[in-house]
Amino acid sequence: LTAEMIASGSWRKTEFKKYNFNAQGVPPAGGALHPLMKVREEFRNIFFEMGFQEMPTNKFVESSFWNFDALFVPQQHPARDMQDTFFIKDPQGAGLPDDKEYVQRVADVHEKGGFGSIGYRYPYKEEETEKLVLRTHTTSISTNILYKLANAPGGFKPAKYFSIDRVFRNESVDATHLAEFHQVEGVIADYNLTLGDLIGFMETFFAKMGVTNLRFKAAYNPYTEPSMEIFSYHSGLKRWVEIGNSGLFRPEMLEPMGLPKGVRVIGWGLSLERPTMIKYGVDNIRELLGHKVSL
Ligand SMILES: COC[C@@H]1[C@H](c2ccc(C#Cc3ccccc3)cc2)[C@@H]2CN(C(=O)Nc3ccc(OC4CC4)cc3)C[C@@H](O)[C@@H](O)CN12
Repeated sequence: LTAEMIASGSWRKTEFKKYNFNAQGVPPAGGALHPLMKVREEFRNIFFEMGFQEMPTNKFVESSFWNFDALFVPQQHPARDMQDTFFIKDPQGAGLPDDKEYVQRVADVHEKGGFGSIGYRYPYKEEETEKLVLRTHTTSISTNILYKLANAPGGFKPAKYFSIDRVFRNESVDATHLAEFHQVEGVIADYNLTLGDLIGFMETFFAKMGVTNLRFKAAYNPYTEPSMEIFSYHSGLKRWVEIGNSGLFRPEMLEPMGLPKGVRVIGWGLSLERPTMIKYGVDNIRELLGHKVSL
């Protein structure tokens, strides 16, 4: 049956065979996992075999409280302005967490410090903490998980958690930077963890991806002290490549949650795009994401 037959009316005099409703469709050419999703599965398997649980990251919109304030990121920090963060216009705010005492402890540690910290000594504003953002890191989820660990029925128990999901930064895009990327993050909460445990764990974790001979460089994050950038010598690129960032979460973040004294939390993160681009020899991140990225 063709358009011409319909237009000319010749279909009226034509004998058609009966429509076979049981006919199988044309088998689609096999689908394939996107390279990012293949590398994500590799990371997930490494975390699972190392005894980690996956965090629930199905929450792109986050309050500034969980994305910044609870992590001891001061309200005037440059990462919190429009040049770096996507703020939600409607609804603008989400209200405060139910645990008002916790919010007050966070406000106090920003304003006055405590337990040896001198804090930031600025007036903490609740309207700032209520602002909704597209999460700039999955560390907002880690923070919420640590808070729940600290307040679990039966008390704190050591735990290992990971997450791999999209995060959003209001940055100018170029060949290797997008306004969003996938962050891979791990946290370990236990008594008396040290920087040595963090370094040793990073060596074990990255060795499972064939990356050895790491170097650690002192760095700064508002929520971890000490912090370290992690480097590995890339024999193909013939240079040291930054492969991640890490640190011990600060007491100004952990104490207000109510974690028992002596509990330390180590955390680290990297992106999914960088290792995927290296593994698949992709130079321009647009090749990875195809039509989706337009300038
Ligand atoms: C705005 O940029 C953030 C992103 C992303 C990143 C950085 C830091 C964290 C973090 C964290 C953190 C720290 C402390 C506690 C909890 C989380 C997460 C992602 C990568 C982190 N980086 C990164 O992924 N680099 C990388 C990773 C793996 C790799 O190959 C694999 C080993 C085989 C090659 C490269 C380093 C740089 O690419 C950096 O320029 C870009 N970074």
